[in-house]
Formats: sequence, C-alpha cells, structure tokens
Amino acid sequence: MAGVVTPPDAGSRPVALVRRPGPRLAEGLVTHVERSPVDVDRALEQWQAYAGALSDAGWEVVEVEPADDCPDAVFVEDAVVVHGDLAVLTRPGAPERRDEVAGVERAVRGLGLRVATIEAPGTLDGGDVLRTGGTAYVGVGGRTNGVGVQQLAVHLREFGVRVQAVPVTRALHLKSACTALPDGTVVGWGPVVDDKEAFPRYEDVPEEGGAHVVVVGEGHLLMATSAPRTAASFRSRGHEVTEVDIGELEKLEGCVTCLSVRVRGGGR
Ligand SMILES: NC(=O)NCCC[C@H](N)C(=O)O
Repeated sequence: MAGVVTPPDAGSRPVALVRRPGPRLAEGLVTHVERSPVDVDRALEQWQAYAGALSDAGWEVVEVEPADDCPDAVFVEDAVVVHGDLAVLTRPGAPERRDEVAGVERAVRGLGLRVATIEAPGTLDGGDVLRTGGTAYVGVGGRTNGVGVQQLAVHLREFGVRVQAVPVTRALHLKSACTALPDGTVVGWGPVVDDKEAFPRYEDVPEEGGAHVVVVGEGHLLMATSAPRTAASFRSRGHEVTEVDIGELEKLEGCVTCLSVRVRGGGR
C-alpha cells in the first residue's frame, strides 16, 4: 500500500503510527451523532489516502498490528499519548476500547519508546490531550476522568509540561472540539467548546471539521475535506494545507487528529 511500511526500520524521518480499519469498523461507537451506515471498503481507501498524505509530508508511517475485533482501533490516537521518548498507554474511557491498547504497546516498544500506563480507576483517551506551548490541556467529562489527568500529569512532569484540565461536555473528546495551530492559537468549533477562556489565544472556525488540524510540518496542516472554508482561511494566512476525505470515519466521530500518533524525535 502506498506510503505505509509495516516494520519500523531505522531512519531519520519522524514516525507516525497508524492502524488500519478492520472488518467490524461499522460497529464503532457513536455518542454525539446519529449512527449512519459506514462503507468499510471506502473507509479503508480513505485511511490509505490519509496514511499516504502523512508519508508525502515526510513522515515514516508505521502500522500498529491490526485489531480486527476492535471496531474503533483505527482511531489509534486514543490508545497512547507520546511525549518525547515516553509513551503513556491509556486506559480508554469506553470499556469496549480497552483491548486496543495491547497492540499499541507492542508498537511503541518496537520503536524503543519508554512506556508508562494509566491505571484504574483512571481513564484517559488520547483524543482528550491537546498539547501546545508547554501545556497539555486535558478534556474531562467525557471519556477522561480526573484521576486519569492526575496520572498523566505525573508522567509528563519530567518534561516540565503543565497539565490543565478543561471541561468537555458537548463533544466526544477535547480535540473533537478544538486543536492548535503552530503558533499556539487554539481553533475550535464554537458550539461544542465548553471553555474558550481556558486558552490564552482562541479563535472560532466556521466549520466543525475545521476545528481539527494536524500539524505535519512547518506551517503545513493536514485537514479533512469537510472544512473547505476553514482550509481556505488558513491558506490565506500562509499555511500549506493538505486535505483528505475521511467522510466514512467522520460518521464514527473520527477526525484527522485521531487517525495517527505522531512521534517526533525520541525513541530511536
Ligand atoms: N480522538 C478521537 O476523536 N477519536 C475518535 C473516536 C471515535 C470512536 N467511534 C469512539 O467513539 O471512541
């Protein structure tokens, strides 16, 4: 498949972990949207194009072993938070998703990362962890609880990261509601951002999908095609924007951020 290598081989490019969607994808959880039929073959094509876009942007794309019994495994970001050379394996808030973590652990160990864990009664989903400017904002109220935030803070203390809990009640994850541009501006879909004041710089975007940006290079953003007006506005501000259609994955409340875990430096 274009752009994807399975075993990690030594190289200087930063690594992006991805996990291919399995045959049970259409059974994935939905919380804030109505369930609609998912075309699994089309989702696989869209995922391949997403992985290809990361590769084209300079990332070494490494596949986590498939987890065919876990419908939501493609949303690999939720199973691990990688900071420097440390991989914090999560304890997903949805019990249905906890079996996803074992394969992700093997992948991060294979990359040479150190491993820490979130333990019961803590819960944490990677999609709730928004890092920008030395702070990790962690969404609490959906899949992540306060104990999970405290445990993450302990794990990230060695990096000098400030951890701040923020409420999430209107979206699945914090990063379903907002993400950050390279300059630290948090961009969000207003109707689902609980506390805009939590961020030093915050801006509304005109489309829900516009709240999801992955910074894949200097000034280079990866976004979904579902937010063309936001993409145009970011381009007019000097960003390069690559757009990918992830429509089948959006039906399961997925977004561009949750389909990969970016490992910048560290590990090997
Ligand atoms: N970080 C994310 O936004 N992950 C999306 C997870 C979607 C999945 N259907 C779930 O409900 O867990």
